[in-house]
Amino acid sequence: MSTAVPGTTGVREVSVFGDAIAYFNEAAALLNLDPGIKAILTHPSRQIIFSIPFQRDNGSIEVYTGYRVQYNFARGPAKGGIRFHPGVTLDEVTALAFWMTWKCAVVDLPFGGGKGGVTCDPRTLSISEIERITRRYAAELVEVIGPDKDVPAPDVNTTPQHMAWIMDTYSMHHRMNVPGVVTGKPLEIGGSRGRVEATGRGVSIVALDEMARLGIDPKGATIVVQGFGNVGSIAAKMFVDAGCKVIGISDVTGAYVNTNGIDVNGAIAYAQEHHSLDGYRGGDKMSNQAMLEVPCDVLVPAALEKVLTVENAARVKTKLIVEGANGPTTPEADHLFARNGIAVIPDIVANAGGVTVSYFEWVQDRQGYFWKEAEVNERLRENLIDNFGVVRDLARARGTTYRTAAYMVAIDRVVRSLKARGVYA
Ligand SMILES: NC(=O)C1=CN([C@@H]2O[C@H](COP(=O)(O)OP(=O)(O)OC[C@H]3O[C@@H](n4cnc5c(N)ncnc54)[C@H](O)[C@@H]3O)[C@@H](O)[C@H]2O)C=CC1
Ligand SMILES: O=C(O)CCC(=O)C(=O)O
Repeated sequence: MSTAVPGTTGVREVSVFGDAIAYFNEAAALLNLDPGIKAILTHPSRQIIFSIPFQRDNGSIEVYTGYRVQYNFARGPAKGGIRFHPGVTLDEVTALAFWMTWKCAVVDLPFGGGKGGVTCDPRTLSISEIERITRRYAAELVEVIGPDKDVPAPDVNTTPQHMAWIMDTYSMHHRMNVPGVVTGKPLEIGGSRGRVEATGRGVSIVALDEMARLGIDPKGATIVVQGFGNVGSIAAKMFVDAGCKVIGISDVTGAYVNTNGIDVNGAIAYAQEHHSLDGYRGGDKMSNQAMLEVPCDVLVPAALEKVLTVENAARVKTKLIVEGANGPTTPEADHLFARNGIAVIPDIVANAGGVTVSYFEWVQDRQGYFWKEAEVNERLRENLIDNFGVVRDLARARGTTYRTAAYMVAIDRVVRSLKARGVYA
C-alpha cells in the first residue's frame, strides 16, 4: 500500500507522515471537519532543509542534512525536539512536527508544533564533532527559531548539552542572553528542575492512572519497556518506584528479560557506564521484536516509530500499551489492539510530560524565576491527569479509542484558535 504525503516531495510506502495523517483522518471524520480547515491542518506551514558542512577531527570535510519543520502556529510558537539519527528524513520530521501540534493542544499548552533533525549517526562522531554540527544547525536556523517563533528541545540522541550549545550559538548571534530559545537546557543556564525526568514521569503518571481504572494493582504488575534512553529508563524507574515489576528492557543493542524483575537502577548505572546495555547480564538477551511479545500487564514502546505493526500486533500479550515513543503503533496494529481489547494511551498524551515541563521551563525563563522541583512535578501531574480525563470522557461519550478522542480534543482546540485568528479566511 502506498500513501500520499501531503506537503512533502513524494509518495512513499506507508510513510510515517502517512500513518500520522490516517489517525488524523479518523478523528476529523467524527468532527465533520470543514474540508478547507482539513486541508490547512494536513499541510505543514514550513519545511526547512539545509546543509551542515563541518570539519571532522581529522581535518576532512563532510556535509550532513538538517531539517526543521514548523507544522502549525495557530496556538503559539512552534515547539518540539531535535533528533540526531541516521534514519532522519523530511517525512519523519514532518510527522513528528505534526504530532507535536496535537500533543501541545491535547495538554492545552500555548504552542504550535515543530520538530527538527540531522541525518547522522552520533555513535560515529566525537563530542567536538557533535558540537560543531549542533552549532551549525543552530546558526542556520537563527532567523526562524526564538522564544516567540519556534522553541526546540531534546529528542532522540540529543541532550541538555546540545540545548546549551544551541542557546549559546543563538545568543551569540543576537548579542544577548536568550535562554527561552530552547528548553531542556542544563539548570545552570535556565533549565527547569524536573525536565530531564518529565517525559518518563508523565508516562508513568498516565499509565498508573489507567491501571487503576483497569483494576491492575501496581504492586507486582509486570511492565516491559522498549528503549532505555531518557524516556524508557526514567519511565522504568518510576514504575519500580510505584511497586511494579519491570520484566523487560531494551535498547539498540537488544532486549534483556527477567521475569523475576530487572534491577532498573542497576541497569541505569550499567547503561551510563557503558553508553548502552550491551553486555548487560541482569536478564536473558533476546531480540527487540521478541521482547514486544513477552506477556505483561503494561507494554511501553519508548524507542522509535512503527515497532507495533500488522506483523506482530496479534502476538502482543498485554492489557495496556503506553506510547512513550512517538508513532510506535501503525494504524493497522492500532485497530487490531482495539478489537482485541488492549487499551492504548496514545503518544500525544502518554509522552506529553516532556513538552509540558518544557512549557514550564519557557515560562520560568520568561519570568526569570525558577520553581522548586516538587512544584514542577505537581503541576505536571495535574495537567496530564486533567487533560487525560477530558480525553477519557470523550472516548466514553463517543465510543472511540483514546487515540481518536485525543485527536478530536486536540483538533477542536487548534481549530478554535485558527478561527479566532481568522487565518483561514
Ligand atoms: N526526550 C523527550 O523528552 C521525549 C522523547 N519522546 C520520544 O521518545 C522516544 C525515545 O526518545 P528518548 O528517550 O529521548 O531518546 P534517547 O536517545 O534518550 O533514547 C533512545 C533509546 O532507544 C533505543 N533504541 C534506538 N533504536 C532502537 C531499536 N531499534 N530498538 C530498541 N531500542 C532502540 C536507544 O538505544 C536508546 O536506548 C522517541 O520516540 C522520542 O521522540 C517523546 C516525548 C519527549
Ligand atoms: O519538550 C519539547 O519541547 C518537545 C519534546 C518532544 O520532542 C516530544 O514531545 O516529542
